[in-house]
This record gives sequence, C-alpha cells and structure tokens, in this order.
Amino acid sequence: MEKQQAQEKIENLSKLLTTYNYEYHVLDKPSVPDAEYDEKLQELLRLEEKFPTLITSDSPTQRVGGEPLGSFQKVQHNVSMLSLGNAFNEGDLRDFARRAGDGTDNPISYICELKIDGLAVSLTYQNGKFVRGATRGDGEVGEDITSNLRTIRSIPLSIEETGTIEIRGEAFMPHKSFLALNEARHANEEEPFANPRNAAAGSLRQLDPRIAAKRNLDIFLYGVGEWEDSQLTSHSERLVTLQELGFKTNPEWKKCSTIEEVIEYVDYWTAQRPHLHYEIDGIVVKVDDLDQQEELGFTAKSPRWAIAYKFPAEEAVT
Ligand SMILES: NC(=O)c1cnc(N)c2cc(Br)sc12
Repeated sequence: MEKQQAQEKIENLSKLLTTYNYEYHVLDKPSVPDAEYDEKLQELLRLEEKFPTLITSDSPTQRVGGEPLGSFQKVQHNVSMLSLGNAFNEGDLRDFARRAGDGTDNPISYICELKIDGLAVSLTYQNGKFVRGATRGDGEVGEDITSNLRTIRSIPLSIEETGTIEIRGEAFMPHKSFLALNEARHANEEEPFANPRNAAAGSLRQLDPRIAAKRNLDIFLYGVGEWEDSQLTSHSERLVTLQELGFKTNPEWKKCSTIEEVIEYVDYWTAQRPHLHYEIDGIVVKVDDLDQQEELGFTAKSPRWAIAYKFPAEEAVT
C-alpha cells in the first residue's frame, strides 16, 4: 500500500474509532459491537506499525503511554483551582442565597450540580489537542498526570476548538470498577481501597500509565479555567458548550430560580443518591450569570458565588 493511501486509511479509521469511543464512553450508546471496535483498532494498529511516521498523538491507539515516569512534574495553575465553602443544612443554603442577593442588584439564577466524589483535575487543549492534565494539588500547583488521564476513554484526545482551553472536572471510579478492583486486590491478598475516591486518587498517582489504564476510571467535566475569546456569559452555557465539544458532563444539573428550588433539588438527590453508579458527597450550587459571579468575587478562601452542600456523614455500617 502506498504511503498516501495508508495516510487516508489511517485518518478514516482514526475518525471512525474516535466516534465509536465517544458513543461508548461519553454517550453510553455504542452503535457497533465491541468486536467491530476491536477489529478496526487492530487494523489501525497494523497500519501504524507499517507506517509509524503517520501516527498522530490523538490516534485511538495512543491512549496508554510507554514507559512509567520517574516522578510527576509540578504544574502551575494559571487560574487557581478553587475550593468551595460548605453548607451543612437548609439554613446554611439560605444564608448563602441571602449573602449572594446582598451582593448584586439583579435577580439570581442558580445552577445545581452533583458533587462528584473523586479527584479534581484540569485538562488543557491547545489548537484542539489534549496537551496536559494535572491534579488540583493545593489549588495553585498540581502534578502533571497527563499520561494517566489519557487512559480515561471518556476524555477526548482532540476537540474542534482552536486556541487554548483549560477546563476542570472530577475524575472518579464508578462503583462497578471499584468493586471489581477490590475483588481483584482481595484475590491477590492486597489491601482493598477504602472508597472509590481513594481508589481513583491512587490510580491517577501511579507512575506507570498501564496501571491507570486498567482501573476503568471516568470523568465529568464541569468548569472552565482559561478559555481564550470565550463569549459565554453563564455557567449553564459553559456546561452545554463543554458537552457540544464532546466532553462528558454530568446530566443531572438543573437551573433553579429560587433557593426553594435549590432545596428541592438537594432533597431529591439526597434520596436518589444510592441509585447513582458513582459516589457523590454533596451538591454544588453556583450563581449562573458570570458577570454576577465576578460582582460577588471571593472571600480569602473561596467564591461568594458558589457553595458545596455536604451530605451528612453516613452512619458507619456495624
Ligand atoms: N459540578 C461542580 O462544580 C463540581 C462537581 N464535583 C466536584 N467534586 C466539585 C468540586 C468543586 Br471545587 S466544583 C465541583
């Protein structure tokens, strides 16, 4: 096969497999059986082996890197990865809404989202390519875990967006992956992980990406750090745009016009929490309008325009 023909075939296979991967891992709606995905992936691997100069960084074959790292590089976050103030009851939520209302003349809409119990991470894309992934760290400096994050199939290796976009989300281990991992650790007489958050954090802190690749991690994206020339004016628009770009966003978010509606959402998900296939440890409530967020600003530690309602600690099962 000529190199030109191989290039075309590789591009077509790469595009097809990227679509299949998106349908399976982001939409949870595969359009082809696993066997067809595997067959096309083997075909791409054979072509890339014959024409290695045609391999691109966003090829579906490039998810699991080569050698383990010696250590993780430090990463400076250009926009701090914030931590949220906590609310523990309805009164705290009402106090939050009152303070926010005192800080702006316009009516406030809130966005409620499930607070995923995982590891906060930052993803950077330059001219559409996934170039760096980092942990939150202390909010200012995190660790470069790009090679481990590349193994999370729901993270796109390329997107249709020019310039630099840095977005935030929570990497997590679904219940099914957590149970399977602890069963395997038990069989190997290894210490089980105490909970999915520790398992996710432990997996992403592995220096060998081949280990992270086996942990069946997932991610929900929910925020923006840097986004050159973004014209978006609300958090809800950002969530919709992240989804349109091919990112996995949590579908349970809701726009609320009053704190009563926020409290209803909290009550609903307090009851529904056991039916989710991933851990949540609360509800995040944000002011939707970005100008109002800027007007409200920050306290020394956290934004005045967001709060994390924390579920009461679960009774230890005796
Ligand atoms: N949707 C969200 O904003 C969200 C979800 N899950 C989380 N663990 C966190 C943490 C911060 Br800080 S924000 C946030």
